[in-house]
Order: sequence, then C-alpha cells, then structure tokens
Amino acid sequence: MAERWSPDSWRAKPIHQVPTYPDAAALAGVERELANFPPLVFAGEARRLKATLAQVAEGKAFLLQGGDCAESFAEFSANIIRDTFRVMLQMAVVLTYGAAMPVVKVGRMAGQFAKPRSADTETIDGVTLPSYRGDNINGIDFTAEARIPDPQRMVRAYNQSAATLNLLRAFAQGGYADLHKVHQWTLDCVAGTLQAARYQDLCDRLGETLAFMEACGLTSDSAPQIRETDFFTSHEALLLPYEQALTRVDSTTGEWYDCSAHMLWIGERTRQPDAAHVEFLRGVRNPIGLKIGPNITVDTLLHLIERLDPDNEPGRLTLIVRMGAAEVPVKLPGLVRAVKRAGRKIVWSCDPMHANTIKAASGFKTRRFDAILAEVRAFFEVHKAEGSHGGGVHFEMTGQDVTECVGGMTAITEARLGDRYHTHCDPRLNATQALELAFLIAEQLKDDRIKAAHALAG
Ligand SMILES: O=C[C@H](O)[C@H](O)COP(=O)(O)O
Ligand SMILES: C=C(OP(=O)(O)O)C(=O)O
Repeated sequence: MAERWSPDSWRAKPIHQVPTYPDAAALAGVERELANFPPLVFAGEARRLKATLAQVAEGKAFLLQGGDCAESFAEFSANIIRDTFRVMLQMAVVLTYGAAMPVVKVGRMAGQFAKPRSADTETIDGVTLPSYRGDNINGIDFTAEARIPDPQRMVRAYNQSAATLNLLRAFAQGGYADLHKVHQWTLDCVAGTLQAARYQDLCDRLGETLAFMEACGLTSDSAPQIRETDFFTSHEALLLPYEQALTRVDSTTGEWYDCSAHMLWIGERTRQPDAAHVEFLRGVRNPIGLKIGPNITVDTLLHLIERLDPDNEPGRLTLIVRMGAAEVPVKLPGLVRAVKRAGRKIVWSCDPMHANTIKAASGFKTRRFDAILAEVRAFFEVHKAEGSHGGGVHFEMTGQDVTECVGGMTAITEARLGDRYHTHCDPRLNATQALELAFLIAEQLKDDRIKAAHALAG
C-alpha cells in the first residue's frame, strides 16, 4: 500500500542540516504568515519545465542550471540579477550551437538561500559560534547575535525571491532575451577577452541565420522563441518549514506543488532515503533534482529513484552528479548502467563544483578551473562510453567580475583571490570563466555529435 504523504509528513522523520530556532512560537507565526502569501510560481510552469526536462531525458535537449552558491540580502540588485541572467543567456547560445539542441535554462536564483554545512560550528581566533547557514536562516557576521536563527529572515527571503522572479520573468518574456539582441548581452567585465571575441563571432553567424530565416518568412511573430525565452528557477529544498509553507494544491489537477520554485533539489548531505528531505520532496509534483556524490551505492541510488519517482515519469528526476574528476570514471559507469538496466527515464547532469572545493594557502575556499573542466570532461566521456545522454551541467556562477575560482584564460591566481571575493559560501565562476567553460563544453558536444553522425553513416 502506498505510504501516506502530506506536506508535513517530513516532521515525523529524522532531519539533518536544519537550524534550531530558539523561539518556536515566532517560527510558527512566520510559517502561518508565509502559508497565506501568494505562491511564487504556479503549477503549470513547473509542469512545463518537467515536460522540457523529459526532452532532456530523451536526449533531445540539454540542461543548463546555474547561479549563486548562496543568494544574499546584501548582494541584491537589479544589475546583479540581470548580469547572471545575461551570462546564462550567452552560455545557452554557445551550448545550443555545440549541442545542436534546445538548452533548458534553470537559474539557481530567486530562492537559493539556505546552505548545508560541513560543521555545525565555526571557530575564529579561539571563539566558536554556530555556522552561517544562509541569509534566510542566520547572519554571516561573526557575532553570537547574528548567528542566531531568525524566522523573520524567511519573510525577507520570500520577498527578495518574489522581486527577483518578477525581474527574471520580465527579462525572459519582455524583449531582453530577443535573439536579435545577442550582441548586447556581453558584460563589460568580459569585453576585450578572447571569450568576448569568440562570442561576437558566434553572434555574427547567428545574425546571418536570423536574416536568412526572416527572408524565408520565419519572424519573431511566427516563431516567438526568437524574441522570448523560458527561464526557470530552482534551489535546494533545505529549509523545510519554508518549503512546506509554500506548498499548495494545484486547483487544476488537485496535486501538491512546492510553489517556492519551479525545480527543487535534495543535497548530497540530506539525501538519506528515510529522512525528512526525501520524504518532503517525494510528495510534491515539481521536477526535482538529487545530488549524488562518490559514496552513493547502486542499491541506495535505485532505492532513492524508486522513492522519488515511482511512476518513472520522464522529466521528474534529475540526477546531479558531483564526484570529482578522479571518481567519475570509477563510480559513475556502474550507476549509469544500473539506471539504464532498471529502465529509468532520468536526466543526468554534471555539477563539477562541489567535489572540487579546496582551501588556498591564504585561507580562501576556492576551486580550480582545470579541475572543474576535468570533471565535466570525465562525465561526458562516461556517458559516451555507456551510450547514455550526458544531459546537462550545474554551475555555481555569477555575472559579476569576482575572483573566487582560480585559473581560466584570464588566469586568476591564488594571490588575487582576495581582490573581489564576495561569495557568502562557496567560490563561484565569474562571467568570463563561465563563458569560457561553456565554449569548452560546446566544443566537446559538437565533437561528439560529429563523431556519432560519422559512426552512424558507417
Ligand atoms: O554549497 C555547498 C555547501 O553548503 C558548502 O560546500 C559547505 O561548505 P562548508 O564545507 O564550508 O561547510
Ligand atoms: C550544497 C550544495 O551541493 P551538494 O549538496 O552537492 O554539496 C549546493 O549545490 O549548494
């Protein structure tokens, strides 16, 4: 018999990585308040994303998921939102050329606030305080007061998410994403780099293609995808009181949707099959992601897939692999084979960020561009060898000119990390690095595509 689910059934399960709020009544008050707020997304949009991800699962589309490691109240402005959106549009154009298939754009935006941490506490100069867990939970300042979980922060995160989503919708549908404007998406901080030159070259070719299509009668009026795009939002569904409060019954289908974002994912640290986060997400009908690290076994993975996607619904489940380049060739093939043998229609995506975090001598957390690229390459190699579709990538990145990851063509060195290190948690690719990575991935996808076509032609 199917196990009963309700938006609060997670409360009876063991839970990891959640804060203890000192004032339970204040928390309950905020949960009631949020439950009365309008949903941030509506179910039909989440279903549209699921249908698009089904195309990815079938090998007919490619997923680009990216954005901040942790959104923050301090770094909240129209320019920051616009710049991340712009660099994602640029990456999508580059990847569309390489993969020769539609690119599904999903931002880690408009809700990506809560962070799982390796340790519950942090010690600086002999003082130990609770870890910072994201702006919707506590403050980043290293003071005892800032680190106390405050439920009012959820209300502020909701409002910031609503404003962010509003702007993203306007950009995506209001003319900014028109393919005739591709030249204008280049950010000032990227201008003058090799990536900018390569991108301009691509734009020129795209301009000629658009002119040709117009001459054939295919205009923005007859093909709206030329003047607007779909842009979806996602975040880790970590802070369950917030997620539950935004979970609503869809009036058209009678099904439950978590209306805080189109797509939600379960992190590597909270994917225990019988614990709260899996319990919560198994019951909502959004497309969902599951992060998997090198220690997952075939049995656990198949058990999790069964729990999260019992109907084997294409587009429902995206497995986001984050193992590190060295582990991918060892651990991933067996998982891909088992999933294939089980007939599961899932999306495979590569997160080359989370198993590649290191500490620089200066103390900054960083990631090496080469290690990130090596993991992406290893991921696609495995899928090619297994005859499966490496369907997407998942990056922590920003449109800002930060110096948080080392390497890439503009050669950010460890010594320069302190110049513009603004992340609230993990190091992000800057706009130039993100675009460079998109070009390198596009080259590989194009190469694989051409080789596959030749092989088919005999
Ligand atoms: O983004 C992911 C995690 O929140 C992050 O890697 C944890 O960082 P920590 O190891 O500093 O806690
Ligand atoms: C915490 C994250 O990832 P993971 O669960 O893979 O460590 C994240 O993507 O922010």
